[in-house]
Amino acid sequence: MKVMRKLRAKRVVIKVGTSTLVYPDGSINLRAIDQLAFVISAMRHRGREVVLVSSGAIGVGLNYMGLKQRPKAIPEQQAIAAIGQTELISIYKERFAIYEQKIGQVLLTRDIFVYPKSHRNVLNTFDALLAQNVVPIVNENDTVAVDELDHETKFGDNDQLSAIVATNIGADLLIMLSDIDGFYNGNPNADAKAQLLAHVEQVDHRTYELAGGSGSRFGTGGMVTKLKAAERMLKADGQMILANGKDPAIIFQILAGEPVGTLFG
Ligand SMILES: Nc1ncnc2c1ncn2[C@@H]1O[C@H](COP(=O)(O)OP(=O)(O)O)[C@@H](O)[C@H]1O
Ligand SMILES: N[C@@H](CCC(=O)OP(=O)(O)O)C(=O)O
Repeated sequence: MKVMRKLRAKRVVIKVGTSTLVYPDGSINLRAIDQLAFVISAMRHRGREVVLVSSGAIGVGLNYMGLKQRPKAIPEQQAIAAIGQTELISIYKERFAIYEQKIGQVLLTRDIFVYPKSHRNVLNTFDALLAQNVVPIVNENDTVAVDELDHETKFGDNDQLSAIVATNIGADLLIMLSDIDGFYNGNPNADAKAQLLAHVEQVDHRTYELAGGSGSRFGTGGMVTKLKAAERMLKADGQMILANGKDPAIIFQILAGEPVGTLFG
């Protein structure tokens, strides 16, 4: 028998990774973007407040510039992100418009939340956008965010940014969509016997021992950054669900309480 989950989900943050938005061959997954626009618009119509944290600036920028490889130099990556972000947001704008849903672009760096004045400004902006039924679409401001150490292989970290946003705006639930069905008790890339965990009540050093890096060409954080996001949500009394974003309509199942993906909390 299926055990349905009880979730609080009045204010929800949804995070989508590059692997949900860009196919392995580098082309853009317009179907996924359209589905996201549909699901989020439907959620808004049912009175939920939704913030979308979307990666994909670099992935979309590479496709736009006809590049197969991510450049190694940081400024070149930043340039690709700047190019890709405009393209990404215009695709979102077009798709959301089909469902008569307005969007607003919010580019953030994590340190903004450390300074009381900028922190307050950011929260005011979210409040004003949500009060006007606009869906904020957040990405890291890749032009200024260069605090990650390993830029050859990764750039920014929207997993943690999504949890920082969620906890600061008092979201009940963070839905993290990735290219995997949930959190396994081992890295499924390395261990064929690894099993999906339906429920993780707390995140500690033993949980981190089960997490590995990214398995895809475009993904960056792997499971460690997702666990850090979950830990942050749990500390703030929120919940996080990690699920497969290949069909974003899975969000309807999640909100209905169906036991899909991994529930943290
Ligand atoms: N314990 C684990 N459970 C699930 N996936 C894991 C685990 N350890 C490592 N991974 C890898 O993390 C990947 C998801 O992270 P990532 O590629 O950064 O995705 P995204 O682009 O969605 O942020 C999975 O596809 C999988 O290869
Ligand atoms: N800010 C960058 C990517 C950051 C990121 O966290 O990527 P991902 O691991 O695909 O969620 C971009 O939009 O390309």
